Formats: sequence, structure tokens, C-alpha cells
Amino acid sequence: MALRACGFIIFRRLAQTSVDNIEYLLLQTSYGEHHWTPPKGHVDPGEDDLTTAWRETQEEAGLGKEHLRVVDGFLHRLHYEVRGRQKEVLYWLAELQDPRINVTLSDEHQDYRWARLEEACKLAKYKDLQDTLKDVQQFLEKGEGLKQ
Ligand SMILES: Nc1nc2c(ncn2[C@@H]2O[C@H](COP(=O)(O)OP(=O)(O)OP(=O)(O)OP(=O)(O)OC[C@H]3O[C@@H](n4cnc5c(=O)[nH]c(N)nc54)[C@H](O)[C@@H]3O)[C@@H](O)[C@H]2O)c(=O)[nH]1
Repeated sequence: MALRACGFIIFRRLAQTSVDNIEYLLLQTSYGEHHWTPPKGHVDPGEDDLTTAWRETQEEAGLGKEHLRVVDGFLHRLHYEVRGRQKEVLYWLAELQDPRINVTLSDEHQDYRWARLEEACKLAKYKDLQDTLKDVQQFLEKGEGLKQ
């Protein structure tokens, strides 16, 4: 069976009225190649996808429903291979309501970064993830998904 993981692309705006200061949250694994991704993780047996996204975001970043506003109408799917197995990753989009809220990491990650698009794309070195972040940026720059 294919691997399946779910999570959130989380962004914050330091000035809530502007779209030119959007930052994305990326976490760096404390294992393997120390790669950077948004919070996400494997779907447990019987768990629905969005529940997984919330659970993993809480576990990996310490952020929950009280901190995040989910953006309607955005869901991206990535497909890549991990150790010879196909993996599907679903990302919803959410805004950190108060940009001053702290991120709390678990043992699975050793660092995190709030990064603007260009830096986020450098950290997230996979083209499919970079393209997803660029799509998010365009979506937000069109004014979609933003609460003024
Ligand atoms: N010690 C150790 N332990 C590990 C290791 N590996 C896992 N653990 C354990 O698993 C638990 C985590 O479980 P969850 O949190 O539930 O799941 P996920 O969040 O799904 O976690 P993963 O890290 O398994 O999955 P990915 O992020 O998908 O990375 C897998 C590979 O895919 C590539 N890759 C990543 N992102 C992209 C992308 O966007 N685009 C493309 N194209 N490629 C991408 C990249 O090459 C990468 O190496 C940890 O607690 C560990 O116990 C490991 O190497 N050493």
C-alpha cells in the first residue's frame, strides 16, 4: 500500500493588511538527511486525513485549532517515492492567527524557520514542494484566502 501523509502549509503575515510579508513555516528533521518540510505525518489506521493534519501539526509544531485559520478551497497533493514506495502527501493551507505565537518542536525536528517564499524554496529543496509554495504565494497575492 502507498504511504500517505497529511499536514498544513502554515503561513503568517507580520502586518495583517499586507501580502508582501508572507512567511511560511518549515521544520527541519532531526533524522535522516535533515530535510525541511511543513508539518505533516503519516495517517494512522482508521484516521481521516484532516484529523491527521491537525494531529501532526499539534505534535510537531505545537499549533492547534485555536492558533490557526484554515483557508477554504486549498488542498495540494504531492506524489513522490520514498525508499521504493509511492507516497502521497496532502497539504491544506492555514494562517497563524497571531504571528507572535511560538512554535514548539518535538524530538522529530531540530529546527524551524519562518521564511519568505525565496528562502522557503531554498530550504524545501524538492521541486514539487517548491511549486506548491509558489502556488500558495500566487493564491494569496490574488487576495484569495486572506482575511483582511
Ligand atoms: N532515524 C530515522 N528515522 C526516520 C527516518 N525517516 C523517517 N523516520 C521516522 O519517521 C518518523 C516520521 O514520521 P511522520 O512524522 O509520521 O511522517 P512524515 O512526516 O511523513 O516523515 P518522513 O520523514 O518519514 O517523510 P518525508 O518528509 O516524506 O521524507 C521522506 C523522504 O522523502 C523525501 N521528501 C520529503 N519531502 C519531500 C517533498 O516534498 N517532495 C519530494 N519529492 N520528496 C520529499 C526526502 O528524500 C525524504 O528523505 C520520525 O519520527 C522517524 O522516527 C530516517 O531516515 N531516519
